[in-house]
Formats: sequence, C-alpha cells, structure tokens
Amino acid sequence: MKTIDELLAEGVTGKRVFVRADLNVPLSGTTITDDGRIRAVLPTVKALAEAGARVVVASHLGRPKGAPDPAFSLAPAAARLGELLGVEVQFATDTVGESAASTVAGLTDGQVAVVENLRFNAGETAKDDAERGAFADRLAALADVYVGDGFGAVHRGHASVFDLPARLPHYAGYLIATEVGVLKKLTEDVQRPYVVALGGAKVSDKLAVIDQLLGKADRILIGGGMAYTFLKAKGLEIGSSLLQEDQLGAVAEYLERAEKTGVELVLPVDAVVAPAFPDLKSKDPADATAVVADAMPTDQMGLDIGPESRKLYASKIADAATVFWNGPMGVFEHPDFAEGTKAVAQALLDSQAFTVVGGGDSAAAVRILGFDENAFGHISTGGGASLEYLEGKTLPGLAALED
Ligand SMILES: Nc1ncnc2c1ncn2[C@@H]1O[C@H](COP(=O)(O)OP(=O)(O)OP(=O)(O)O)[C@@H](O)[C@H]1O
Ligand SMILES: O=C(O)[C@H](O)COP(=O)(O)O
Repeated sequence: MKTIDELLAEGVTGKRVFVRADLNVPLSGTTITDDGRIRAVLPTVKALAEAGARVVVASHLGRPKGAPDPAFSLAPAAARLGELLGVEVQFATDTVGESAASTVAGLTDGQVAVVENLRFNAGETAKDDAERGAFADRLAALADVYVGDGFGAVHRGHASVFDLPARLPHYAGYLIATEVGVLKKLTEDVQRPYVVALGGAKVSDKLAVIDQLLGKADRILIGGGMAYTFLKAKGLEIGSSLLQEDQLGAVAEYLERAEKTGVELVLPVDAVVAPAFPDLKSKDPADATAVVADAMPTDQMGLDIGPESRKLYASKIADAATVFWNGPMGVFEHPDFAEGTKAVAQALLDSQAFTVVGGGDSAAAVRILGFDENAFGHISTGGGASLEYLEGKTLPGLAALED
C-alpha cells in the first residue's frame, strides 16, 4: 500500500487530489453533535493543502436513498472542516454535476473543496458493477490522484471506496495508516483475557461478526439494540424492542456454540424500558423503568441495559487485558438511557486493559458523556469497519489501496 508520504515526496503541487473521507458525523438538525470524524481526517487534508494540492474531499453521510435529501447534506460538515482548518472550504451542492465540476475547476493550489454526499447518487452503493463503475468514472473525472482516508467506510464495496481507486493512482491517508496499525495488534498478538463489548443499532451488520468473534474473543458482552434478538432467541418476551427476526436461528446457534467452546457470551440480565423511542431533541423524561430481562412488558421497548447488567458487564471487563468496544449499550443520546454506556466506558477506564473504542456513535458517546478520549488506548473512527477488520475479513477499501 503506498502512503500519502510517498505521494507528498512525489510532489502534489497543482494536482487535484480526491480524498475519500468518512465525515458521517452525528447531527441534530444541522448541528454536528460530535466532530471527531472531521478532526480525524485533518492531518491528511492539511498535509495535502500545505503541499499545494487542490484537495477534493468526498464522503457519505447517513443512509439517504440514492437521491438528494437535504437532511443528509454534507454542508455542515464542510463548514466545520473549514473552521478546523482555519481556511475557507468551498462546497459543491452536487457530487459529480455542474457544481462539483466548476468548484473543482475553480480551486487554486492549496485550496480545499467538499462535494455533496456521495450517497445522493444511486451509483455509489449500487450492487451492479457497471452502475457503480459508471459513477466511479464520473468521480475520477474530478481528480488526478486518490487518497483513501475514510476508515469508517472501508468495509463497504462502494464506488468511491472500491471502484474509484482502481481508476486513479491511489494512496492511503494518515488516518487509515494509524487505524490499521493499532487494529493489527489486536489480530496478531492479542493479550488475554480479550473482551469484546458490542451494542448499537446496526443490528444485522453486527450480529454477523459474532460468528467470527466467537473464535477469537474470550468474552463477548452484548448490549444495545442487538441484545433483544438474543433474549428473544432464548424465548424471552422483548416487547417492541429492536428485533432482527431473520437472524434468530443464527443467534441461537451462537449461544449454543459459545456454550460448547467455553466462550462467555454475556447477555443483559435487566433492561431499561419505555413505552416508545424517546424524543432525542427535547430530552423530556421518557417514562423509563428498569425491569428484569425475563419480565419485559409486551408494550415496552428496551432502550438500555439495566443496573444489574451494568455491574455484571463492569465485572466482566475488570480483569481484561484487552477490550474492544463497539456500539453504545443504549440510546445514550437521551439521559434516561445513557447509564449503560457510561458504565461500560467507566469500566474500560478502571481496567488495566488496552482499550479500543470503535464506531462513529461509540466514539461520540464517550466524548459527549464527558470522558477524556485520551484516557482510552485508541478511539477508532470505524465501528463496522473495525469489527470486520478484527474478523480477519478482506476489506474492499483497504484491498483497493494495495498496489
Ligand atoms: N436498545 C436500543 N434500541 C435502539 N437503538 C439503540 C439501542 N441501543 C443503542 N441504540 C442506538 O445505537 C446507535 C449507534 O449504533 P451504531 O451501530 O451506529 O454504532 P456505531 O458506534 O456508530 O458504529 P458504526 O460506526 O458501525 O456506525 C445510537 O444512536 C444509539 O441510540
Ligand atoms: O458509521 C459508519 O459505520 C460508517 O460511516 C459507515 O456507514 P454505513 O454503515 O452507513 O455504511
């Protein structure tokens, strides 16, 4: 894999450099609630701009449906990037259309532009190779060189991540180099006990990784939205909690395999429930109560692990030598459902373990809940990406950067 340092040594003055970043930041309306992913790509963008490149930054944000949707505009992220860089950043209101073409053509050496959300174009995420390729051709027309630095998205075989680097000279940015450097340690020489804590809302993505993790981790602690599919697989009532029905069979098999192989697969023993998903803007009290896991009311939704689970999970983390944590334990954005996530973050800090926190929302949770991000071993910008890396999978966005 060629690195950005090699590109800088070759010289970039006057070259149009396409930086595929992951600026998929949490938003409340148009306000960025955590800018960690923008700060993470600064070293790459700064180095290129200072070396005289014409930098074109692109990213996805959220999961719009292949067409423009103002709720998912990258404009706030572009503005924040400009503030952090301390320079004016141009913003193109489309990704490969007239606005992008004229914005990029207007860049002078050392200037930076952001183009609109890649996923406003159906070609970005298309399953069909030709459709993705056609979109990648249009992206390629915007640049002379490609720098991959969107670590959080390297597990996606999308046009800007996988197809575009094949069309341009390509290099890995500083963020990807750092992330891979740290995560490699967890795959090659992991210190045990190795504890993995999993939560969050991307249930179908994350249930799939447990298959591989069962052969690697000593303990797996399950929280967040995915916990309820496990509880349901054990025959418990889960009310209106998140459920991945099509994976109930797989989950039952994980439970059986864990039992046979001696891996501890730890499930919540209680939950904080409420009648409905809370209003994250008003943060009004949500009528939350704690119930034991085998007495969840049919008309309630599980939104956090309960007080006994917090203690249990902290005890399972206390003696770990390595902890990898991805996915909040509950809907931490609302104070009534933040305690599980706080307890796990605190347990990581109280342990002597090498701790890695992965994921856009997990990293944001740590900072928003007031923890010192420097107290953790590593805060990864990738959730799904880091999990799939730890599984030992070939990640499309890393494979595409190989020579
Ligand atoms: N029980 C639950 N029900 C519904 N949503 C939940 C529950 N527990 C946590 N969440 C939500 O999960 C979201 C984060 O999940 P997600 O899987 O995206 O994690 P992540 O750390 O951002 O990883 P990635 O980087 O892969 O996206 C938070 O917004 C949180 O509110
Ligand atoms: O938040 C993430 O994990 C990355 O930005 C990838 O987003 P995606 O899961 O929507 O592809």
